Amino acid sequence: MSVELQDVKKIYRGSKTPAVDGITLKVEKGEFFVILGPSGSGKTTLLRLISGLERPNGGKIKIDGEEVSELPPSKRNIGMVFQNYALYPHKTVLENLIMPLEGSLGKKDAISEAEEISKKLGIYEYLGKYPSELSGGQQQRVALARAILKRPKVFLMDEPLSNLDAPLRVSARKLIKDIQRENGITTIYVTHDHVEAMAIADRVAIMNNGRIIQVGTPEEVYNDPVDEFVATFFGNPPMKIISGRVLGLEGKIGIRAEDIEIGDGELVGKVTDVEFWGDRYLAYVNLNGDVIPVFVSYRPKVGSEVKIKLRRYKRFL
Ligand SMILES: Nc1ncnc2c1ncn2[C@@H]1O[C@H](COP(=O)(O)OP(=O)(O)OP(=O)(O)O)[C@@H](O)[C@H]1O
Repeated sequence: MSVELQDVKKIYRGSKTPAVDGITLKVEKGEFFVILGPSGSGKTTLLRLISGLERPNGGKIKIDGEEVSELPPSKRNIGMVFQNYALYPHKTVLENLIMPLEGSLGKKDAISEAEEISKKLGIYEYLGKYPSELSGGQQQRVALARAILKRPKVFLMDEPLSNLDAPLRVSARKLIKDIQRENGITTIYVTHDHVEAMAIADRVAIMNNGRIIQVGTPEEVYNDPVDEFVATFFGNPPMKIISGRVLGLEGKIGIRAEDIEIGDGELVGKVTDVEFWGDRYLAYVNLNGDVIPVFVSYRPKVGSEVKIKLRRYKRFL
């Protein structure tokens, strides 16, 4: 199912500034769409509006072409995983998982599906426990399993992996993506983690102050950010913005760490620090007072002078 927003607005009562400020957007059927933005940019509010947990002050929300703005959450065929897990506290993990399935599948099949997904998410051993006996990350995985088992037409996920540590985060996001792809579930996924966004998105929207600043594939947003905000928010490390004067240009230029070559070139800088990144090093080079991150294949000496060539840069006026 597609999800469409037309000039959607939300101003919370007592607030002067809108949390969501006139958003127009179409998420296509089967698409994995990521919303990325800093804290307070309106990401959660946007998801709550789509789910029906909040009512917009203006605009239209359509699911599969039909306006749903007046429909309650239960009528929207949406599966949600939010930061707070909303599990039933007096039911075991297994009972929490099979509840949405029992009606359609019967108990035996519901249990076997719940067991299968629990194994994939590493929560099989907790099936007999109560939510209060689990850690935050374990509860989060139960909530995720429950949402997956419901097989919704649309998935809304708000930082569903925020409580997981790094290796589990990577495997859980792969599982989400696999299930999403296999079942063609339209997914809108909120995160403030740009690495996660780049890894899983078909398209990504960058939000700030209740507005969408740019929408595109991860490659488009990475290679061609529309402004300095997007340039410095997306990428690892973020694009470095410096005065164009170093190249004799007006305005500012943005440089990515992989677009600089050390060892040759007209510009001279001084290495101020070096980080080991596993497959390469990230050197910080002071160029006329600006410290620029540069990827290099060897560990340059801190304090040494290096020649620099800019292979590519983005101009901002
Ligand atoms: N229930 C509420 N009542 C009043 N203001 C709210 C409410 N919920 C959110 N806000 C405000 O709306 C704005 C957007 O908040 P929202 O939670 O949507 O942002 P976010 O991008 O999801 O942030 P985070 O990444 O920190 O979760 C913020 O300024 C926030 O303070």
